[in-house]
Amino acid sequence: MEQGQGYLERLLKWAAEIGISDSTCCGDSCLGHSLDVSYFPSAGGRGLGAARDLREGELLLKVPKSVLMTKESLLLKDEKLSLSVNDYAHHSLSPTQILAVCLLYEMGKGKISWWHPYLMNLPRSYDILATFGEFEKQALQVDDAIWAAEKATLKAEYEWKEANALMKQLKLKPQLLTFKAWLWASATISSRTLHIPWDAAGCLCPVGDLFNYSAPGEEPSRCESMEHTMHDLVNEDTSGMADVEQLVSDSRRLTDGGFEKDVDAYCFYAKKSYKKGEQVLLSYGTYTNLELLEHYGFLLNENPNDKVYIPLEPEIYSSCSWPKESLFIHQNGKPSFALLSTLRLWATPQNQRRSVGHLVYSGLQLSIQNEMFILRWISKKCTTILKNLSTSFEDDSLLLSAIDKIQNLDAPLELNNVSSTCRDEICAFKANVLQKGERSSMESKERWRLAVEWRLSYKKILVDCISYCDEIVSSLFHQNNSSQK
Ligand SMILES: C[S@@+](CC[C@H](N)C(=O)[O-])C[C@H]1O[C@@H](n2cnc3c(N)ncnc32)[C@H](O)[C@@H]1O
Repeated sequence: MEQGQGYLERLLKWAAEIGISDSTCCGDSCLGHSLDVSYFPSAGGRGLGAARDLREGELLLKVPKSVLMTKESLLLKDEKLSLSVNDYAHHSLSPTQILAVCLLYEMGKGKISWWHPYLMNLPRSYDILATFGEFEKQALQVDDAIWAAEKATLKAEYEWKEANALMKQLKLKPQLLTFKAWLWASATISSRTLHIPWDAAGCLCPVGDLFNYSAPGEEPSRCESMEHTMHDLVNEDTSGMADVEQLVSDSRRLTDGGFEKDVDAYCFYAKKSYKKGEQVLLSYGTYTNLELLEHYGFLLNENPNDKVYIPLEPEIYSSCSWPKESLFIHQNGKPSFALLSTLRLWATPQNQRRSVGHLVYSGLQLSIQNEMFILRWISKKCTTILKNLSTSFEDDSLLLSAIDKIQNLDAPLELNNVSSTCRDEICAFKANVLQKGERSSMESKERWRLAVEWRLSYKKILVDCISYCDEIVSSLFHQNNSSQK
């Protein structure tokens, strides 16, 4: 921890020297005016907190283009790397593969790398799906998720093999040539790069990559909080007028971060107002929990963008023209607009579908009977999916608390309360990692935990959907009965 603190201090000192700043006025420290590095145990660990009260839309951090780590900036500083990478034989490698090779090459330089203070602060390991072993993949339970994990590992393996010739030409140290090292480099790129217009691989952004994530859609409406801030400022005194103008211009900004050509820097803005000490979050994009796991190695307890796809019969898909991706259940358990419309039409006799098409596409119910039929159908479908999984939602909740209590594998395991299937899973985990060292067994534990957490969030959506459908069916039933009396 102390060593980590030392690395962090070096990073911040170096960052100030190379022009990274969270302040528009000059100073010799990179952070402290708007942001501080802090630890947020329940939302991403190390991250950036507000060093003072921050206003929505305010500029928080500026990172000059010259210090962004990209293929271009790495090649500029190293002739050998530049010659090898520009060799036409490697042109089939993707921009991400090239950046991964460059990153490993830079790591191999150790202390003499210009980026050393930055590289020393990168995580030592990651939990993205591609790093999941067989045990952790199976713990996801749901076929689509297991398949996504298998595909991620296969893709990483394929890309590693393709990049091997270039890595050998660069004479990387043996430990940097391994698949493990490749996974580390690709996970660094996947979970930390930011979009830039001139390189599809994106850039690694010192200090800017310390922002943790919050899902878009979580912040209060921009207009609502703008109104409050404007009201506060105008009521302060007339010196607030300049701030008001600034605020109006800030409010036009739609993103919380991006490369700005006119200042030749990556700029980060507050996407909402923060109180001093609160964690300042960035929205990397709109992701489901499985996608967060795949690209970033974490997931959110309450992810407004999470969704569950339920398998539908071919004739259901063909009864409507909605794209397949739009037929899902929302994180709150409600079926999507397109799923409801599709089922309403499918449940209508074929010869009447044409006449009700306009009602269906406007999202209207067709009749109480039609609505009760499709909601019962969804509820039954969700129940069947849940029954076919080897553990229940309740089992997984208890298993998750049991996993949290595993400190080391020699201590007696907490097997009370958990179901016999989960007990078997705990024993299988122990058997699976017993061969590995203590460090990797704790890494496996974290990945296993993420897999269980993911399947739990998946099941919660189905459980909530069943309650939602059953509640509406019951109210429609009463409505129907009272209208017949
Ligand atoms: C760009 S980095 C953010 C800084 C990172 N916490 C660090 O210490 O370097 C992205 C990584 O932070 C973690 N992370 C970000 N937001 C998170 C959140 N809301 N919950 C859990 N982990 C999060 C994930 O490991 C993710 O891959």
